[in-house]
Amino acid sequence: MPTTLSGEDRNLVLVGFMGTGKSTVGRILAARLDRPLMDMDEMIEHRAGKPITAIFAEDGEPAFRAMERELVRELSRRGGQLISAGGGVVLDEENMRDFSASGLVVCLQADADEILRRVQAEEHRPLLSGDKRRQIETRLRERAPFYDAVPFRIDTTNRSPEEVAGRILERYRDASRGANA
Ligand SMILES: Nc1ncnc2c1ncn2[C@@H]1O[C@H](COP(=O)(O)OP(=O)(O)OP(=O)(O)O)[C@@H](O)[C@H]1O
Ligand SMILES: O=C(O)C1=C[C@@H](O)[C@@H](O)[C@H](O)C1
Ligand SMILES: [Mg+2]
Repeated sequence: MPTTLSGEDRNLVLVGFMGTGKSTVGRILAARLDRPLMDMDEMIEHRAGKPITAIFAEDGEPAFRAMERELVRELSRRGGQLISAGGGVVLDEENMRDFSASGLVVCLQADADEILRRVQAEEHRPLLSGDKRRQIETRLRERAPFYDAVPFRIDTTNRSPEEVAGRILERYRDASRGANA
C-alpha cells in the first residue's frame, strides 16, 4: 500500500484512452513543473528491450499487463512523479487504487472521431490494427465505465494540449494547496 502524500509531493497521473493526449500533455506538464515525464509505455519498452507491438506479438497481452502492474506499484511508492500511463491501466482495479492513493489522477477524454483523426497515421498501437474506426468505437464503449469512474476528467476534443495542461496544473496546484492546509 503506498504512503499517502501531500502537496506537490503527490503524484500527477494522466490516464485515458489511446490518442487522448497523455504523452503530448504530459510533455507540456513536464516543462511547466520542471519534472521528468514518466511515460509508462516508453519505460516498459525500455525494460523489455522491444516495442509494445513486439511485446504483444511475442509474449502476449497478459505479459504486458503484468509488467504494467509492476510498474504502477513502483511508481505509486514514490512521490512527486509526473506519470503518463498506458491506455489500459484503468482496467486493473489495483492499479487505480494505488495511483489514486499516490496523488491526483486525471482522465483525458476525446470522442471516437477525434481519436481516429489523431491516431490515423500512427502504427504503434497493437490494439488498433485493422479497421481502426471499429476498434476505437468498440473499445471506447467497453472501457467507458472504467474511464468514467475517474473523478477528474477533461474532454480534450476541442481543446489544445496547452489548454488541457493549464487546467490540469490549476487543479493539481489547488489540490496540493488543500492538502497542505
Ligand atoms: N488536445 C489535442 N488536440 C489535438 N491533437 C492532439 C491533442 N492531444 C494530442 N493530440 C495529438 O494526438 C496524437 C496522439 O497523442 P498522444 O500520443 O499524446 O496520445 P496518448 O494518449 O499518449 O496515446 P497512447 O495511449 O497511444 O500513448 C498526437 O499526434 C498528438 O499530437
Ligand atoms: O489501451 C491499451 O490497452 C493500450 C494502450 C497503450 O498506451 C499501450 O499501453 C498498449 O498498446 C495498450
Ligand atoms: Mg502515449
